[in-house]
Amino acid sequence: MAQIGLVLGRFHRQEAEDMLAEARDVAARLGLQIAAETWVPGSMETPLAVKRLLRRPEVAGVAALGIIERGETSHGLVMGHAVIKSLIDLQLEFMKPVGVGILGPDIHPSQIPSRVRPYAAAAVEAIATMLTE
Ligand SMILES: Nc1c(NC[C@H](O)[C@H](O)[C@H](O)CO)[nH]c(=O)[nH]c1=O
Ligand SMILES: CC(=O)[C@@H](O)COP(=O)(O)O
Repeated sequence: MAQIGLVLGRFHRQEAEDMLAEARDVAARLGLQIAAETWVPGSMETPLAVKRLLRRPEVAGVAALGIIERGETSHGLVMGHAVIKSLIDLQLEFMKPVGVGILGPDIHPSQIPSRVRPYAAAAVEAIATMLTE
């Protein structure tokens, strides 16, 4: 059974708890074992936590889960671009899949609830797909 890691942003704790529950369900359905669940303060810390997990030989892939909300400045947009680019770079560096279940950047609060579980599910499903193709 392949082992995966989850990295969760505490910046949106309640939604991230829902993402964690969905990720666990989907992983179980797809036959993936969760080797680690790592909480980080926010998306800015996600790439380092993902890299730490990818370095572990038994970890076949990692799902990054969180939300980058719409602020009053471009801070979130810059963070979103940088974080997602880092996650893609890590996939290529380690040749292991990183499922990106980060909502936003620039997401309005009204757009969040309907996306929480689908984004988490898609991140885990992407790992499973990339491990078999
Ligand atoms: N505003 C959001 C953040 N901000 C926190 C940063 O991610 C980081 O923890 C801080 O800058 C210290 O390094 N994080 C999110 O995940 N989502 C946001 O909307
Ligand atoms: C992305 C955010 O929600 C926050 O970190 C920054 O908000 P702001 O752009 O209002 O400073």
